[in-house]
Amino acid sequence: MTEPVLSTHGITRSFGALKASDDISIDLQPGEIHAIIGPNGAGKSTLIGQISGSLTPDAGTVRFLGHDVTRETVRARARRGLGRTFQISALAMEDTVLQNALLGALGASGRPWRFFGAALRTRDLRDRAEAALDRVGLADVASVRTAELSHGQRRLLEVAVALTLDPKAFVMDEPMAGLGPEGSKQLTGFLDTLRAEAPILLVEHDMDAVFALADRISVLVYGRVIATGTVDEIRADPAVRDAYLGDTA
Ligand SMILES: Nc1ncnc2c1ncn2[C@@H]1O[C@H](COP(=O)(O)OP(=O)(O)OP(=O)(O)O)[C@@H](O)[C@H]1O
Repeated sequence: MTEPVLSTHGITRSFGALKASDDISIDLQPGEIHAIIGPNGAGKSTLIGQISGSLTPDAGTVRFLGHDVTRETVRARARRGLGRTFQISALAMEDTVLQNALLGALGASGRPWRFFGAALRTRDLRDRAEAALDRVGLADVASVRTAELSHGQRRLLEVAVALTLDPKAFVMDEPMAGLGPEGSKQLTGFLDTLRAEAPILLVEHDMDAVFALADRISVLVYGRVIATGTVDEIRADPAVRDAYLGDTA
């Protein structure tokens, strides 16, 4: 195997007596989509929090592009090229689509937020934001207020905001949530092409999307990884069927 882009080594995180992450070691290889699945409360968001920097592990390390980033802030990791999309939308609803993309580009540039007004007029930031909107198919609605977008379009805008970072890896928390079948299909198609540019750690409940996209799947149950493997291996794993997949496999 090549050097992973992103990896965790034995990360552990407790909330009181509950071990939400229990000695988790996973990695993300260049060009791959690695899906993390598991029942509600299994610890998926806790894991993502530690990888992206909003939570600090009690033990273990997180490495990104050859650096130990365990103690780095969310912004420091974002500036290294870790792109993240959220389970709950982090978009500014009253701002336009372009303004949201610009906020992402501005964050990536490391310039203070008070320069937001200036950013609207700064060519390189604007170009970066517009290019990201174009890639996800939202260029036509750039001047529309974000609150007026459909749910699916907002999900695409979140991906565009992450794209403005020129990411070296993505961490996505349930990007398919709330999308109808058409929206999921569209986003699945886009993520399929995105992996060649930056690998994706994908937390997702939509099993159709996971089975269509994942190169590897890790299954989390009670804070522990009980299995990692290809789609076929995971579907055939009796422990996984028992703990999570049931009849959907
Ligand atoms: N800040 C917190 N304080 C206390 N307990 C927490 C906190 N965050 C998470 N937990 C607990 O840790 C466990 C793992 O939660 P987490 O949100 O990571 O699971 P999840 O797999 O993402 O769930 P879901 O699929 O419902 O989003 C749960 O039992 C949850 O109640």
